[in-house]
Amino acid sequence: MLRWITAGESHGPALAAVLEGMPAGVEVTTSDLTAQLARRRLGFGRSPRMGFETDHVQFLGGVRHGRTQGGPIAVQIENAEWPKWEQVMAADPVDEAELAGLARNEPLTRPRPGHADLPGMQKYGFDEARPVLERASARETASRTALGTVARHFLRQLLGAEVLSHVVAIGGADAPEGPLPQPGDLEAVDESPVRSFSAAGTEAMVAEVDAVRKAGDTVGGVIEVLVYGLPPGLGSHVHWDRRLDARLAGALMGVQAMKGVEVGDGFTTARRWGSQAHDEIDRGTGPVGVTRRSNRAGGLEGGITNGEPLRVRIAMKPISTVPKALSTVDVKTGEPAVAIHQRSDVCAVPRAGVVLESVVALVVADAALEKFGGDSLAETKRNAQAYLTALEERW
Ligand SMILES: Cc1cc2nc3c(=O)[nH]c(=O)nc-3n(C[C@H](O)[C@H](O)[C@H](O)COP(=O)(O)O)c2cc1C
Ligand SMILES: C=C(O[C@@H]1CC(C(=O)O)=C[C@@H](OP(=O)(O)O)[C@H]1O)C(=O)O
Repeated sequence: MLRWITAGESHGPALAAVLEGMPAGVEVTTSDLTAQLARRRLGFGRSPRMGFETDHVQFLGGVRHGRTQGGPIAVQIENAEWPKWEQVMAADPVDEAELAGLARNEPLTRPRPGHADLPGMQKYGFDEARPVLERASARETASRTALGTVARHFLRQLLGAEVLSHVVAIGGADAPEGPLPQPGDLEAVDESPVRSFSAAGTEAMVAEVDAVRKAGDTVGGVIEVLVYGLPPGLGSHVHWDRRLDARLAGALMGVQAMKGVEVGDGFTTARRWGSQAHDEIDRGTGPVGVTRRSNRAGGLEGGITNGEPLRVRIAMKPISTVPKALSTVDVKTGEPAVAIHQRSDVCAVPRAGVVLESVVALVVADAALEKFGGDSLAETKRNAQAYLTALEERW
């Protein structure tokens, strides 16, 4: 079983994260993590912080000489601005008079609609939003991106599987229907300022973000994550919490601002007749002797991978820190007010794609380990190979 846990505040000294259950022998380096963290910082509409944040990442345990050791993998990602925030975020009691002089320590009493500010203050008994927003912030997604990189490498080395994503809509701008990006196309996707595989889509989405920014507004969108190279048999139909679709949806909805998950054609399937909704099976030359005429199911039937590419779409809501003032109530005075505004993304859809890829990699790696077991990559690989050979012989 793979488990992952993260800790740290957006403006604290560093983020920390632990991945437990990864077999020994997976090749992964600090620069692999750095590369994925750099992808996560890109994208048209990103916040000013993404321009100077360096995401200096370090393994604190679990990896030696470029290989996992079988123990928990611990990572730390430093906050580039820590000296500026040290007083505000100090773990130990500070001199109140000194702190009062720091502009950033003004109590944040005007909660933002759509952010965790108000329900977080109500639930945890805070008079201001700082302690809530520090942890609710999607800064945390850097941790999951780092851990997901280890999972991504595991899947590649175990099965030759590749995880990628592309943006299919930002606000009202959609990429026209077209061929899906293949593993070799990821660089081309990353070169698009909005991480869209479609040139027409890129143009429309860039114009949308521009218009939104000029209007002092924010915008969300839809991201598609794809995994190529998975065998049939990951996940299970036998129990709700073993279905891979359910596990993916839960983990993806666990990313800040994600409000919907579709597997395969998702909501469109609900409007089709059955004869147009499923993927008919033919005798063929695929890895297990069958092929599909389509992949409307997104590679999952009964919560089990069926050997077709895994395909999930995720809806991200517009950023809640809207520059154009949104109405709220000042919880200190009880009077109507305008919500807090501090530097923020206008559109984080392109960079969220990298986070979602990482989350999918973690969930699928967990399902692969459940299926094949093993304490070393070599053992897991032997087990996977024996299963695939048996499948080929049977089919
Ligand atoms: C990559 C990424 C970047 C984000 N950047 C911001 C941001 O700059 N400002 C903001 O208000 N929300 C941002 N969010 C969304 C908030 O973190 C999120 O809306 C908030 O934690 C409340 O959670 P909920 O939207 O899931 O209800 C971002 C989300 C992601 C995934
Ligand atoms: C820091 C990141 O994203 C942040 C997510 C975020 C939010 O409210 O979710 C608010 C902003 O934080 P800050 O006020 O520090 O600029 C974003 O920059 C990051 O992705 O690394």
